[in-house]
Amino acid sequence: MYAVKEMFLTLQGEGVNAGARAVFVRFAGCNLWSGRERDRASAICRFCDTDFVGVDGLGGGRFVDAMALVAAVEAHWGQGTERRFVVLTGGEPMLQIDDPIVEALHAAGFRIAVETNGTLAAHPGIDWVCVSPKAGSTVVQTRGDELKLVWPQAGIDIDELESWHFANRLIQPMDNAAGAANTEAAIALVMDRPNWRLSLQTHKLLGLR
Ligand SMILES: C[S@@+](CC[C@H](N)C(=O)[O-])C[C@H]1O[C@@H](n2cnc3c(N)ncnc32)[C@H](O)[C@@H]1O
Ligand SMILES: Nc1nc2[nH]cc(C(=O)O)c2c(=O)[nH]1
Ligand code: SF4
Ligand SMILES: [Mg+2]
Repeated sequence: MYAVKEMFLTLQGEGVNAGARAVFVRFAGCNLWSGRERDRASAICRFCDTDFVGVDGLGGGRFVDAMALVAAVEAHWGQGTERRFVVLTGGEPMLQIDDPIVEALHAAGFRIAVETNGTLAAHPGIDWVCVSPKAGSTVVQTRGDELKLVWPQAGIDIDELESWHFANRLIQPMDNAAGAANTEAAIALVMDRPNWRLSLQTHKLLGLR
């Protein structure tokens, strides 16, 4: 049984794959925050922009097995088997991703990306691993395709992150009341460190989901 908050077809808004057509599966639940506002100030991750509590969102629900989940992903993709692309996110998707999900998505022809906080090992079958580290957590997934650091975050050692093994390093401005200043700080960091690139949440700029 898998608990999914919502499922939707959109464009990947963030990171190296920004602009790609993708089905998003937002798994319910996270290990760094309960998702309840009253717990936010005491959570490990306090800046989350996402509601991942429950299974009541559009396209969400409880899926009895991987076949049921993948049937829903295929229905959201619609016609065509070319360039099938699914982004597994949450919440923390690695709490629920298992062999049957990865095998069934691959059998249906999907390239699989994951958005994870890196505190749990990513499933080895995933095709694109994006890790977004959170200050105060212990990251075990220190390699992958994309390291996406939300900025600014007190308590992050950028030099340490640069010793990890990622093909791409991205800085993403934190979306909060200080959004404009955060974008300035992110730009300044990239100007200072050319081995990082700017990632904008383009879906928010475009009004997409
Ligand atoms: C909601 S998280 C879900 C996946 C996973 N739990 C994680 O943190 O990577 C999806 C992405 O949004 C980023 N994110 C969350 N809140 C944000 C915010 N306020 N501003 C910018 N990015 C944010 C996360 O760092 C992560 O890269
Ligand atoms: N369009 C779109 N792109 C995204 N990239 C990462 C997202 C996420 O919440 O994990 C996200 C999202 O929620 N929407
Ligand atoms: S780890 Fe990801 S889903 Fe969990 S609270 Fe932080 S940003 Fe949100
Ligand atoms: Mg999001």
